[in-house]
Amino acid sequence: MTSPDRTTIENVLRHVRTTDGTASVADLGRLDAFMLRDGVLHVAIATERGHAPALQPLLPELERGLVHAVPGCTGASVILTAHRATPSPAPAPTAPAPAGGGHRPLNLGGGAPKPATGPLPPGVGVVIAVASGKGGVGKSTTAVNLAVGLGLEGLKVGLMDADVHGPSLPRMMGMNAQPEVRDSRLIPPHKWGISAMSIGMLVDEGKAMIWRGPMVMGAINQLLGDVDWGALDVLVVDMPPGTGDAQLTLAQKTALAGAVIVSTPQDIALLDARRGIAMFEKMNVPVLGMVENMSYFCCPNCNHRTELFGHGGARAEAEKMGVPFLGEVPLLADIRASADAGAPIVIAAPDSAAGQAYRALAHTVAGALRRLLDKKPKTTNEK
Ligand SMILES: Nc1ncnc2c1ncn2[C@@H]1O[C@H](COP(=O)(O)OP(=O)(O)OP(=O)(O)O)[C@@H](O)[C@H]1O
Repeated sequence: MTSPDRTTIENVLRHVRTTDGTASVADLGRLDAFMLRDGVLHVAIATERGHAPALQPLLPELERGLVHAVPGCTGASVILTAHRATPSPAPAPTAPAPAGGGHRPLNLGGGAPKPATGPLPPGVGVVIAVASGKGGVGKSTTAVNLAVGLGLEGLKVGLMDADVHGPSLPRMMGMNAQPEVRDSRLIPPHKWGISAMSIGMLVDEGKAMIWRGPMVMGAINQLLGDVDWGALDVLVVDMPPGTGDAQLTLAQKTALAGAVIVSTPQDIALLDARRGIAMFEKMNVPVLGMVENMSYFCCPNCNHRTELFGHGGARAEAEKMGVPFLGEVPLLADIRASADAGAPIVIAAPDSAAGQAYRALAHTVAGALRRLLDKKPKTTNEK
């Protein structure tokens, strides 16, 4: 991998100008981060929110200019990371003083949660994270089905895909449309009863996978600051897998009211899940509980249950760590097929074993959220 020359890139930024010629990209923004991998130059440009509408139409010309000017570059992908000048402070959920040490599961039996840090996006009641210590355990699948399931429970739900390295939300939700821009803010598209936003709606799913730290954080900042979520009861954040810097920063920057940890039953995944729980505990984010995904295989022909990975590990681990166990989801080809087809299983087959497992999860979490939001259950989805 060659490192492109910063000056060359900045020169291109100076040469591409608005149609009236009054300003160049360099006048309106600043080169934030870049990397060249497999011939594709990924560039993040930091700008003020007010300049984003003028910059956005210049990106195709800028990308062509970069391909032309940067040696070894056969394609370019530029994103704008527009930051809000003054983050809007919002009241964090009220909570009692933490009692003693150990984990602080969100009080599923009632009572108030621990306060979360960081500002809440305007209009959003609470933010919860779906996280896993390790990739590939079904975190995104759980986040999508939980979010849509919470919508079916009558809550107003937003889903933010912060898994910027592998944004799978557009595929799993069957969303191809780019978000609308209104007053320099991104309006999240609506599907299956919820609003959803992913970096995968702004760039190709494959392109974001190789971003480095600053670009990842730029993208996450944009998702947090520049999306107009409107009035939501809950924003579900699909966290990037793991317990590294991106996860820590994200958890610190967002007023997280709780986290759902997804794990498979294998020892290795549980070890990582434990790390995930410890990370949230360190940041005083209450752990809502743990979900065991791919818990057992249920033969679609004879309904025979096979416990491929020694089912039950997550429940035992949750008990050991003093966090609630939120349920188990079977390993089923239909879950993958429905995700690939863009219709979450809670919608595609709500009464299947998998659909019921996710609906039960959503019901439990909705109960906890309602207590947080101090709301009575609604009889209909009011979206
Ligand atoms: N219970 C399940 N049964 C069958 N397939 C599943 C199940 N859960 C997830 N999958 C499939 O496993 C794959 C990985 O799932 P998913 O993308 O949700 O994992 P992830 O933990 O978010 O991964 P990453 O962190 O790498 O983004 C997907 O193809 C998904 O459809």
